[in-house]
Amino acid sequence: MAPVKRRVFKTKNEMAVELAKYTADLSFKFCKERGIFTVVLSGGDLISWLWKLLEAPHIDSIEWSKWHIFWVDERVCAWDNVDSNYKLAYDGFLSKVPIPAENIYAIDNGLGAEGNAELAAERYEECLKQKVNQNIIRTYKSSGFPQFDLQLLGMGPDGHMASLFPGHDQINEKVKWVTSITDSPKPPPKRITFTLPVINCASYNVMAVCDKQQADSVAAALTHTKDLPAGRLTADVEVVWFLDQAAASKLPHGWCSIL
Ligand SMILES: O=C1O[C@H](COP(=O)(O)O)[C@@H](O)[C@H](O)[C@H]1O
Repeated sequence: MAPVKRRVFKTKNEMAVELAKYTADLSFKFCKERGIFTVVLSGGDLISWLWKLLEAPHIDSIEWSKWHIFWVDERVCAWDNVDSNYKLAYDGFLSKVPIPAENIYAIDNGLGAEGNAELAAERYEECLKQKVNQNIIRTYKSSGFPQFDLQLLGMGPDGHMASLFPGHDQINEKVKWVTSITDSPKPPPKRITFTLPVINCASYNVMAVCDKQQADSVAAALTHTKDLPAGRLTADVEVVWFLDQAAASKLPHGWCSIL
């Protein structure tokens, strides 16, 4: 089982600085080893914490042309909809770095606009399979699940990660790579999401969480006092929780020292 590490920072800015370093180091490692770096983004606050990658030294040293971008979950809507995780990432990050457009794998825009969640999930799974066949995505040992190099995840105050929500059946999916939900408790209701086996096959998983309103769920997920989707996060190599002081404030004493 991969170690679950916790890093706690005084402020979000300090967290963003270290998150950028962590990402840049892994980019260097995978670009050197395989000439490709597969990165999975989430929506929510995460994108706003990637700003440090847009500055020196990272903006100039990262081999952006080798990055391939996927989404751990997406809202079923068109790309230009305010709810779209693609739009969020594009406006806040992707439009500011020279990743080739053909290396960015968003949900099918037409199916998103139509609101066809089931088909959008199937199509996204087909897209992942195609990238496996093209040797862009690796597969995990003998299981055949896709293995991404780095996933950058977030958690909602209810303990959801990606679009896997507490008490919803999607968390139990064992076969599909991508599934759909049409009654998400957090709007919008229609979404697609990687399944737990796919999320947990990633080499490196980062869970970045800030603010006091997340503190109870951070503590419950990490101490396993409640069965929350985020509490089931693991990885092949390591999981690192990047937390600000407020989000870590309900963890048991001695669990985290502030960096
Ligand atoms: O709806 C979503 O929520 C989670 C958590 O978002 P946050 O705003 O609490 O950081 C996010 O990771 C996911 O991608 C998104 O679709």
